[in-house]
Amino acid sequence: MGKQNLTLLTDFYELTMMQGYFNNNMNEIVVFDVFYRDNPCNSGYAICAGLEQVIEYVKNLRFKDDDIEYLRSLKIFDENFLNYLKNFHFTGDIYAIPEGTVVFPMEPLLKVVAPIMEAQLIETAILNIINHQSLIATKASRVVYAASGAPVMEFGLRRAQGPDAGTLGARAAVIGGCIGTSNVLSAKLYDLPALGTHAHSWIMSFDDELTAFRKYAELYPLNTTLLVDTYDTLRTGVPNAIKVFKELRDSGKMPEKYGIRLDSGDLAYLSKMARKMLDEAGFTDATITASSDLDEYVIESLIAQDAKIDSWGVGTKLITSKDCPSFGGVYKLSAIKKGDKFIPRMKLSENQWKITNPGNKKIYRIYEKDSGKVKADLITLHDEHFTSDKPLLLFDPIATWKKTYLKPNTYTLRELLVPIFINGKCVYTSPSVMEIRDYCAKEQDTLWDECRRLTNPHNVYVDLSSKLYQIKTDLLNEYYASL
Ligand SMILES: Nc1ncnc2c1ncn2[C@@H]1O[C@H](COP(=O)(O)OP(=O)(O)OP(=O)(O)O)[C@@H](O)[C@H]1O
Ligand SMILES: O=P(O)(O)OC[C@H]1O[C@H](OP(=O)(O)OP(=O)(O)O)[C@H](O)[C@@H]1O
Ligand SMILES: O=C(O)c1cccnc1
Repeated sequence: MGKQNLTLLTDFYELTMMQGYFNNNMNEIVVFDVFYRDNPCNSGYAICAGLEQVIEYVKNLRFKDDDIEYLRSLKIFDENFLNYLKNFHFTGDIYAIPEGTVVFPMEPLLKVVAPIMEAQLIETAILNIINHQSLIATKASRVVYAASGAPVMEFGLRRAQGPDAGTLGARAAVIGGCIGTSNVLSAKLYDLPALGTHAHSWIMSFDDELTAFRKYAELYPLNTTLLVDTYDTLRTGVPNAIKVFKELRDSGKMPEKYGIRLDSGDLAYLSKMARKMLDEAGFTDATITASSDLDEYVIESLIAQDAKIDSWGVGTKLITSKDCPSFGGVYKLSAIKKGDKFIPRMKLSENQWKITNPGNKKIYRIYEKDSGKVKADLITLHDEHFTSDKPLLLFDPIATWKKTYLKPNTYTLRELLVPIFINGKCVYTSPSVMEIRDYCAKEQDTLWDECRRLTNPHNVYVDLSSKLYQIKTDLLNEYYASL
């Protein structure tokens, strides 16, 4: 979090490899791609997030004296290498897809073009940051999608895997669409709305529920949300809340925003009964907030049950992405620069999905001109140039007989990777998190509903240009011919 120096936040093997490159005088420019193979949470897409923290990390890359001392104490690093580390800083290029963009498997979310020692060191921290925030942003986008327009508040800090996951997770959750967070540090650091109601302890600290409600309403006249399930939701909680709302109405002190929160029991049944009671007492604009181990599936089910819930508080299952706790982003070497040429490199696997895409690449997003919806993504070599006034033949890179032909001017193109660092200098300014949130909502609107549904979504194609496909095929053929 913040601007701390995270230079040693790396795996030991990155440093031992770095020393190996150093001792062998290997410091050619290489290309590494960050990409993932499967969308998390059964989703049809992911939301990329964490770039701002990657930028801070790279800007602050410096081995301090005590870092060097520590590395010396491990008795594995030579003095020459330690001396080199003293002046180490990032001198390369980084390209990335802006935070909040909808992304798909196999495409580079971030590309490092840098001397191999630098590119190797930063693998672990970049993956750590991008994997975590992209996971939570994706989860949040699903929860917010399920809520169908009703606001979702992020309530997970107490059950997050530590302070960083709680704080950066809240940032990512807001990027994914939450309206704000109960996490005050995250709200301060990233300028997010700090939101909340009150706990059962507030009610239990008074002799009776009614007094607790009255005191809370006195204290917070602008937004009075009363937690009604401490003792008995329908027999005492809702009736006592209504009593307090009547007192406020009779004294002309009706809060602008007011309502109740349900935190246990059958939320469909309780919300319908509570709505009826509030409406009958004339409080038709009282809001009903629900929390209680919610996720996108429970919210979808509650809406299908016609639950009368206006606002959602979601904690544990969002901040931990409980049903899918990892994102799976990887960092793979894809090219080595020799002279002014990038020589493609490829990792082989028995599993065709695990064979990497070689070369220095870029990505075009293809939109249908009429609908503005995403048609497919096309990964190309970095020096290929496509324009939408030409016909475009897309083919599935695994099942190559599956083809789509796009007529000229029926589609539009957008390059996804933008420059972030050039020659070690940051050339990108991150938008505010709330701006990224707005952008992310628009991004999700470029997907058909079929790609957004929570289960068995339709997958968007990520294709390769003919040239890139040919390079990949040639490398495979060369390798098998050499066996
Ligand atoms: N009508 C409903 N349909 C589907 N799921 C629901 C419905 N109402 C509540 N749930 C979910 O069912 C689960 C209820 O869990 P559980 O019975 O452990 O908790 P609870 O009712 O909150 O009780 P307590 O907190 O008092 O132990 C929660 O995940 C909640 O979100
Ligand atoms: O259910 P989640 O999605 O994780 O949402 C956050 C939960 O945290 C609070 O409970 P907790 O029991 O910690 O405290 P409380 O006494 O304030 O209810 C809150 O009441 C929610 O139930
Ligand atoms: O403000 C709330 O209602 C809240 C905050 C954190 C966790 N659960 C609820």
